[in-house]
Amino acid sequence: MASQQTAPLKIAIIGSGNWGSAIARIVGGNVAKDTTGKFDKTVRMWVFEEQVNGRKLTEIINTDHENVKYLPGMKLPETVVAVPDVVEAAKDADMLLFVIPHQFILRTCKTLAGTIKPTATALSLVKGLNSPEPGKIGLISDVIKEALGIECGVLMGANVANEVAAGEFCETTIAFRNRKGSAYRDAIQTENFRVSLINDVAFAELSGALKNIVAFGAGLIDGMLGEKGGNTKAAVIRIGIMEMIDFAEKFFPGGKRETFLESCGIADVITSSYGGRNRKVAAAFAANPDKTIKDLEAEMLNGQLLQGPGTAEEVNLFLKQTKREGEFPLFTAVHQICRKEIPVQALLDQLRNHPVHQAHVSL
Ligand SMILES: NC(=O)c1ccc[n+]([C@@H]2O[C@H](COP(=O)([O-])OP(=O)(O)OC[C@H]3O[C@@H](n4cnc5c(N)ncnc54)[C@H](O)[C@@H]3O)[C@@H](O)[C@H]2O)c1
Ligand SMILES: O=P(O)(O)OC[C@H](O)CO
Repeated sequence: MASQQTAPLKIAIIGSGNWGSAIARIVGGNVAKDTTGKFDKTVRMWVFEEQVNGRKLTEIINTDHENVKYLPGMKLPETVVAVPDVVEAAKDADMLLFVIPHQFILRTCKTLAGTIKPTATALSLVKGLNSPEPGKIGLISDVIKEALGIECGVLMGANVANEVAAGEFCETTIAFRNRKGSAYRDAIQTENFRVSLINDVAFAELSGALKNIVAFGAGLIDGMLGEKGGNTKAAVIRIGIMEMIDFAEKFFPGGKRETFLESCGIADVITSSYGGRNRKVAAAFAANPDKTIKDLEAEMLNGQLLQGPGTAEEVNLFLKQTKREGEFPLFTAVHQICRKEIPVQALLDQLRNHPVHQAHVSL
């Protein structure tokens, strides 16, 4: 019997910032090269419309094939079509890749609710958490799943967008609860962007979200100590990973500790703590205590948005409400420093007195 012909899968990318554009470059290139007929040859990308040099950003992308604001200097394949209306961008898609800053996810999902294909699935590339009310904390993939009534996996990894877009070798992690993840791997993997497929969605996503707090802490050390701070920064990274694991195991039980050994775990903490935007702005914040993070973000990132301070605040709200702040001194200190409630140097006190140093048996 002849095998059943299935229609090519349509892909939509919901977001077009630095990472959204880098991933569009990869996915657009893969569908252009696909000779199996698995994927439709057009990838629709939702662009939050704005004027750049007197022109609409969608028009620039569709004419010049470059997102000149968020990924300048990198061409996008002609398979990628910018669409200013999110409902229009998503309506026919079988595979939806969400890649917007986490603060916009709820309202975007509300707009999309009831408008997408019921058989569609989603992949969240969003690094952040959902904080619906004080005392509650949840996964962005669950927000998408519940708002749209579809399955949602995650892609998290050591993936600084500019390096990925430049084609430098890296790894990433896709976590999906069922085999649907393999279609996403086929759409995303290239010889220099290697995908590992796992099924631990919660811990993969928590890694991606919480590492932004740790990377911000690492940047504070850079700003305070500069080149003398290598060992101190390593301590922030190690203690930060311990808090990430502790947070995941206490509040999202059921995941696997080894997920933190995937690209989404330790590797992402490392690359973000050396080459990420959270690190960069945190270093400037520590060196310029008169400025606010919002000022520095605007001055240094040209419209790109930090996820670390917001995630630190959401996590802190949850920990405070549940009276667990003291169990996460690094997360708590980063939040208090962002809010200017304590000086940057107080981070060092938290490291000195951290419970991980008391946990060892005395000899
Ligand atoms: N940039 C990276 O290196 C990188 C890598 C991996 C994961 N991520 C994650 O991907 C997600 C998206 O980050 P990014 O780097 O693509 O974005 P970005 O910070 O580069 O850009 C900000 C984006 O937000 C859009 N925007 C502004 N106001 C908006 C609104 N009201 N509604 C919807 N969109 C609005 C802008 O148009 C722009 O596309 C984040 O969770 C981030 O942590 C980023
Ligand atoms: O630039 P950051 O700090 O938002 O981090 C970027 C990516 O998450 C790195 O994997």
